[in-house]
Amino acid sequence: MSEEKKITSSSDQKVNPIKDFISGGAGGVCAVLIGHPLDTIKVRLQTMPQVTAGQAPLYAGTLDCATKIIKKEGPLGLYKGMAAPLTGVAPIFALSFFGFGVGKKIQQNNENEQLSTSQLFYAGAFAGVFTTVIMAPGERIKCLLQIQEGSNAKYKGPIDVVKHLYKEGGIRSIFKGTAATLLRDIPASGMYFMTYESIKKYLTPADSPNSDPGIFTTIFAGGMAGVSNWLVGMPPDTLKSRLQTAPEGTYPNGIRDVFKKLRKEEGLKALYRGCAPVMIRAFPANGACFVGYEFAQSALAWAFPNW
Ligand SMILES: CC(=O)O[C@H](CC(=O)[O-])C[N+](C)(C)C
Repeated sequence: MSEEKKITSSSDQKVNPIKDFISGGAGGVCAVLIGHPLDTIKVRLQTMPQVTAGQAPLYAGTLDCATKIIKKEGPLGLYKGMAAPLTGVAPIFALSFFGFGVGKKIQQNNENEQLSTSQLFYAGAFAGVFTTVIMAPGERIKCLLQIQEGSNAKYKGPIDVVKHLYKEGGIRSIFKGTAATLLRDIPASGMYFMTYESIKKYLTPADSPNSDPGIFTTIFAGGMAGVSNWLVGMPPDTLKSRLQTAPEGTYPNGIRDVFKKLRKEEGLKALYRGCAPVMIRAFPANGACFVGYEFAQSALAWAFPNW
């Protein structure tokens, strides 16, 4: 590979966690704009009230849930709770890509060393730990806002949620679901970055100008990264959403109690409830994320060629 290729291709250029931080933030904004409506449907399906035999569930599936939300709350109902992810997701993605950069750097023996597939997984898993401190409270606020309906709304917005939670149970209540978030994000984030880097490398022809993967490869590799993230992340995510939206005291032993109750009352397949909107969102949202990320990387390489 030529020296020029090493400098200009985002996967081959030297690892720079600060550039990753900025580009990851840009990617996060793109992901929220494209993916939030489907995230709302996912949380509604995951947390809808249980039904007894013979009773119809509140939502029959993804399409039914989307139709009912639009009918009852208008199209903006799908964008409910977006202020929190928009202000939260950009820093989370920024931190996540930064953590991935650091995770790669600490495994390299020299700055030009290419990492193996499993090393890319470890770097991604490391990024999963990095983001938890803002991911866990961010998810708690987002889920509580997403499950409220129309006139029964308990919270006015993200700040109001934080105030309520703090009053109810202090900092501990705001951080409820941290272990569940780690259980989700360590393997999911490992899969995410490993999948993106592997597919991108595989599909980028060696003779492509500047080793540029091209927009279609970026969308496909990013989309598949999102899908693999959720294939492993979905079961702990369901437990997390239930724990974080349950009234105080419902699950005294945390995620273990949520799991026991779910297995007993609904069976293990309930762990994948809400899977369709997650997967439908994951592909376009993460495809958009990596387009934003790669665009920002190229812009930074152009603006600061020696950085
Ligand atoms: C939970 C989450 O934000 O996952 C990201 C993928 C997605 O669909 O939003 C992955 N990552 C946190 C690694 C950026």
